[in-house]
Parts: sequence; C-alpha cells; structure tokens
Amino acid sequence: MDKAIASNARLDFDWGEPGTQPASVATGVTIEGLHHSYGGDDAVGGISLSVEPGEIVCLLGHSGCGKTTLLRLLAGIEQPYAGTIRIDERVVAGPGTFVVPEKREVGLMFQDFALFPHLTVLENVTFGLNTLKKEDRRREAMRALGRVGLEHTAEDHPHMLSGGMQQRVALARAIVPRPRVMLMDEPFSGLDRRTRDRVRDETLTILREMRATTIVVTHDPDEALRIADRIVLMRKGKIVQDGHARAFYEKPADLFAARFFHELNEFEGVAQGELVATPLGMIAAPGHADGTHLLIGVRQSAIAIDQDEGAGNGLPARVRAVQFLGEADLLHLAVPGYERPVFARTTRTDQFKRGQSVTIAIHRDAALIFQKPDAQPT
Ligand SMILES: Nc1ncnc2c1ncn2[C@@H]1O[C@H](COP(=O)(O)OP(=O)(O)OP(=O)(O)O)[C@@H](O)[C@H]1O
Repeated sequence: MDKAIASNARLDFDWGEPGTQPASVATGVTIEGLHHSYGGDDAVGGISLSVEPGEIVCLLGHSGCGKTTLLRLLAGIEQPYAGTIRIDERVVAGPGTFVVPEKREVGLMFQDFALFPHLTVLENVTFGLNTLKKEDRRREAMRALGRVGLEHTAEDHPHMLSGGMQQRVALARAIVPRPRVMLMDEPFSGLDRRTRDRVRDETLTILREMRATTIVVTHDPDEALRIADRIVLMRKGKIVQDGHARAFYEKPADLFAARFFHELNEFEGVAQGELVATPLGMIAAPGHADGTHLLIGVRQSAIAIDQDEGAGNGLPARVRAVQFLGEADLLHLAVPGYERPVFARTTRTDQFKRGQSVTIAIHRDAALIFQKPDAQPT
C-alpha cells in the first residue's frame, strides 16, 4: 500500500531545533563555460547557466544530449576540463579547484533509488548523517521519514515497500542532511504513471517548502512543464533554449525546440511579401525578407476541419485514416498536390470517417516559422 505523503506529513518544514543543524538556506548555482569530454566529442560543450536560490530548473533533452553529464559535473562525480561551477559563490570546480562530492552539500536522487537492500529504511535514511551523534541521527531521520509519510516503515527493508514508497525513502535520505542544492536524475521514471504523478507532486511540494535549489533531469516535456520554474533544453551538449515553460510553448527557439512541445506538420517554403506558400495555403511570415528559406510548423490542433465539402474558403481534403487518441482523434488527411499526409487533431471525436471528403482551414498566424539554418536567400 502506498499512502499519500500529505496525509500524515507536517506542512511546515521546520528543521531548526536547538542542537541540530541549521535549516537549509537556499543557494544559487552558477555555471560558466563548462566543458566535459569522455574522450571523444564534448558531452558538455560550453554550458553557462545560472540557477537562482530556491528555483526548480529542468534539464530537458533527448537521450545522449549531456543532461546526466551536466548533473554529474554539478555533483562532483565528474571533473570538467574547462569552465567553472559555483555553489553559492564558492567555486566547487574550476581552474585549480575541485571540491569532492561529499563536501558540496548537494543532495542526489536517481532513477533507480539506490537504497541499500540489507539496511532497514531507517538505516538507509541515517546513512548520510555520520557527523551527528547517534540519537540526533535517529531523530533527524525519523523526522525526514515523517515528512514523506513513511515513519511507520522505519524498521522495514526496502524490498517490503512499493516502488513509490522506495522512491519516497530515497527522497527522505536525500533531504535529511538538508542539502543546499538537490540534483535529481529522472527520479520518477521508474514508477508507474499514477504513482509517478503523485510522488512527483508530493516531492515538489517538499522541495518548495525546503526552498531547495533543485535541478531535475528529464527527457519528458510534459514532466518539465509540470515541474519546472524554468526549462533548459539541451542538444548535443549545448543549451538550445532556456526560459519559462510558456515561452517554450509560444516562442520556441527553433524547430527542434518546437517539436518538443507541439505535434507539428512541417513544411518548407520561401518568404514572399511577408507570406509563405504551403500545401495548406498562404501563411503569414512577418519579418522575413523576400527570398528567405523558411521552415514552417503547423500545429496539428490548429487545423480546423469542416465536414462539408467546399465549405468557406477552405482547402479540400480527404480523410485517409482516423486514429482514436482518447480525448482527441488524429486524422490523416490527403491534400491535393501534396504527396505526404497532413495530420490534424480534433476533439470532436468520432465525427469523421475514413474516405470522407472534408474542408480544412488554418489560422494564418497558427504556424511556427523559423529561418532555415544555413540557407542562402534566393
Ligand atoms: N561514462 C561514459 N563514458 C563514455 N561516454 C559517455 C559516458 N557517459 C556518457 N557518455 C556519452 O556522453 C554523451 C552524453 O551522455 P549523457 O548520459 O550525459 O546524456 P543524457 O542526455 O543524460 O542521456 P540519457 O538520458 O540517455 O542518460 C553521450 O554521447 C554518451 O554516450
């Protein structure tokens, strides 16, 4: 049984009692020109990033883009060959300086929980508190377990707990030394979907109460939207875009960033009179000089479909397939003069049939338009 943390957890997070460690103080993290290589191309290729005290930042990107390496550099598990990392103005990695992980006061939480199977839950949580006296260690660990709603499991062994509970024990273990900075690598991806949503929300509540500066690695854009104050999108060891979730949605930096947050139909075209011709009709391309080669992304949800053939000024299309997606149907459409399928999402489910003739229209400003990299104007 996996009990919700909130049911028996205190809402405040007052760690400060006489004789114990002081409450954690939020701390910023600053990275400048960071490089790391495992021998080949740079896994982290010149990253600069500033994380404010108490901020929750998601490192987002496809597998192999360098997210984990950046987290390992922050933790002190890897040493950069160039660049500087500061935690609260103290240089922990830089020219001539390298502070070992245990002296960085960072908390780590990984996907596989990494609990010791032969130790009890309480022993797992007290493990990192060896600077305290025995009775203080126990009290602090029980308090952290209480905070994640698992005091009653203190004498159990990890294998007796569900995956969600084990992850909460890992959270208790990570927060018990009151780290100034929390580093989390895909911490929820080992959990089934329902458990993941709940454990994630509860974990975030605790981290916000602690005012811990938190850096979370994920490859899941929905998770990043749910978690982050700020998203840092990475590709090939570099930052592609860094900003608030809404900016990613409304103003993605390029087509790569746009694909993370939108289901798109993609076209290429050339600007002419601040317009660009696509298989779906003319689209506004404000600010693009005549002859500029453009990449155009039209959101699948921005295509309006009319059941009437020849409705309004729309474009004729034929439904080639209908895919049921739950809250929406995905229509595969054939558009005259364009050999590839056009995809449209509609929440008016079960209204369109294979073989049906329809009319489609797009909002002129519904497209995301980017200059094609390295293309010369014609
Ligand atoms: N220990 C290692 N030895 C050699 N190359 C490595 C090592 N760890 C990572 N790499 C390489 O460095 C690059 C970045 O890997 P990294 O694990 O940081 O990416 P990631 O975005 O976290 O990917 P994933 O989500 O799959 O973990 C990849 O090309 C990877 O193959």
